[in-house]
Amino acid sequence: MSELTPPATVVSVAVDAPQHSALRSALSYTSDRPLPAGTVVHVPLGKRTVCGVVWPAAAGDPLGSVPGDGPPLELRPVEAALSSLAPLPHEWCKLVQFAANYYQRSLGEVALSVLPPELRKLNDTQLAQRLKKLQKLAPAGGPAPVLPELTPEQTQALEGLAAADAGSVALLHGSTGSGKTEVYQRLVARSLDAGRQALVLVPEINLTPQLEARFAERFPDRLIVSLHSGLTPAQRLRHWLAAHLGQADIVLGTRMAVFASLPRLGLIVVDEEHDPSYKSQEGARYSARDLAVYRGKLEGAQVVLGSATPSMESWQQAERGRYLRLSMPARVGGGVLPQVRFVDMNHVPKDAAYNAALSPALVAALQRRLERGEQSLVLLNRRGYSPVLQCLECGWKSGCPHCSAWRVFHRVDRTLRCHHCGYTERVPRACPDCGNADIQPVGRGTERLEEQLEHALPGARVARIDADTTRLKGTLETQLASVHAGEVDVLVGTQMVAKGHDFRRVTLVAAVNPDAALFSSDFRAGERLFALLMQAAGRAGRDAEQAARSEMLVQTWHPTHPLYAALRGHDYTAFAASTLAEREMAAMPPFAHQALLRAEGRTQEIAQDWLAAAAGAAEALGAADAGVTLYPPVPMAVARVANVERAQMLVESPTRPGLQRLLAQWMPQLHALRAEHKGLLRWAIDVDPLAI
Ligand SMILES: Nc1ncnc2c1ncn2[C@@H]1O[C@H](COP(=O)(O)OP(=O)(O)OP(=O)(O)O)[C@@H](O)[C@H]1O
Ligand SMILES: [Zn+2]
Repeated sequence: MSELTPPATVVSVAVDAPQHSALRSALSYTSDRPLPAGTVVHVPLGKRTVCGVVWPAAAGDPLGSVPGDGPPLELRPVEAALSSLAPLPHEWCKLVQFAANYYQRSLGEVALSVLPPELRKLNDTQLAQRLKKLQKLAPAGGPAPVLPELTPEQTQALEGLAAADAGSVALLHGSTGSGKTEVYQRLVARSLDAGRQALVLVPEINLTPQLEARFAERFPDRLIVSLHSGLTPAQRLRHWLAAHLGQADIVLGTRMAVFASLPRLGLIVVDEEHDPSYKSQEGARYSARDLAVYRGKLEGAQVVLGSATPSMESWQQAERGRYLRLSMPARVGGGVLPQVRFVDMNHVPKDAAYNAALSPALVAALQRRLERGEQSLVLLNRRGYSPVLQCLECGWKSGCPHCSAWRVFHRVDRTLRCHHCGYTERVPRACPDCGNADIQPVGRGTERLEEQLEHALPGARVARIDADTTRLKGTLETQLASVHAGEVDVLVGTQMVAKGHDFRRVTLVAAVNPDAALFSSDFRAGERLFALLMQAAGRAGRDAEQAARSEMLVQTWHPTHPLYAALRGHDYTAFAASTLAEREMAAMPPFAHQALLRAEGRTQEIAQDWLAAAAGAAEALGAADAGVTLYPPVPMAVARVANVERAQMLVESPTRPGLQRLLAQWMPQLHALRAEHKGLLRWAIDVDPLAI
């Protein structure tokens, strides 16, 4: 019998192993039949069975170092293969490999974490059944779309894009309401006509339904699927499979979709490319925008990054001529951008009504909209009723017992909630320290603002949209629909309402208290604030008829700040020029490249000691000679979360390859170093961190 068994082949498999196992590359297994690279398999790992992907053999692969002719005895066999699934494309493997290397994570971790979780649970028979059901997926259907006549700017942008090479990157700098989506759709049409698939990325899951509707209307005969975290596991698998099998022509999704398996990818659009949500904040902390650029080159797909306020990184690439820049400064239909006015809070009487949250000028502006039957949008980037409760007698404050942060007062359910660890308690009747009954909210969040607006504008229909009001599935859609239907006069919300929505009746946008970001220790805070306010301004006057009456009102204590001067002129270019000049002077990104090493321990000392030891290891590797700077370890802005102390250390290099070389040598040492520091709970590296 045994003579008849064909000799087992050795396959390299990227396995789903936890990050702390320090396993960076693929492992070798045996298989009694050849398995093509990209096959999803189940393999033994220690005492468990885990999912894996058969990895293409590459130069320097550990496979090459297997001694002797036959496989060594200790190799274990692949347990099962999902043979009914077409193998993942070679380019997909390359993308994953790149991401794992660049973001310093294990190959298997990245490979498996970007596959639909449901896929890992199925055996081949179950999978075959799912695949059969896939045939039911069909285009939405509907009447043939009526295409609007392109504006001259749209025409020009599309001509520029048509002339660009495959794999090239274009930055579409288009004002809010300039019709970027129309440009995307024409590009998608071109890609589909060429027989290829299109991938369209959006930053926020709450923007996908709106976008899906617009694409379904434009492409009634094409199968469109979405990929984001709001799908059920079954839906996500179905959509992923449709993309993988080439059945879906268009994939719309959030950052995770950049890893979708697309056998004939021709176009990647990254809408609102500047948005921080493209950067993952857990696991492999990848930037979907940056991976999109890499993927475009890899697969010869055109990449279009669109924004009214591009990131400094992308703008800089355009300045250097690496990205093709296309501009659409005008609004469709001759609409103008709202006039920006500032309310100097230094001149608002302290005893003004409503606790000075709402200046008389703002209330008057809101009142005018009410009288004219127009809508207003009031922005405050802080949810809850008040960020802290305080005892007026003894000074007690509603701190979180587990974090170095205040607990936020939520009036709706009368709770104190920690936004860091989630610890929630009912609001105490009296001060827990001195028993005084007079405990007061200090400061304000959206809940309180909503209440204050209701007081200031009797009879107005005030609605609030933030992470608290939209927790239940479908509530955001309902809320947005009522805004679109004109059932709301004043919409209060966090940044959630500032982005992307095509509100037609809004003529006033107000920022209640945006100043804090002007003085943040994070050098990107100004860039983020400018983008947010430009986006918010872009929600007003989208209907050309009302555009002339549209305005944005900013309440500020610093009305002469240069950021606000650029905002007044809707002048992104000036803002970008001065910001880039400052960054260059200070040798900060995009003129330097950073990584952030984070450590968590029982105490700050443990966390910082480990970072110091890590710094020592980096110096021993010649960091200084390579021009790489290691800054001293510091506690994180919120140092303690859920009773864990957190510290970080910034690593900076004038060049990307210099940083990458150091990180690659450093990582194995960090895994080893962990064992010597007992109280260390976790550590992680964030390459190209966005928040510092
Ligand atoms: N060529 C056109 N003719 C007529 N209407 C158009 C044209 N192009 C776009 N529109 C309409 O103009 C409005 C604004 O377009 P769109 O939402 O694409 O702008 P945008 O550039 O994506 O703005 P934002 O950055 O604010 O999301 C939409 O209602 C869209 O249908
Ligand atoms: Zn907490």
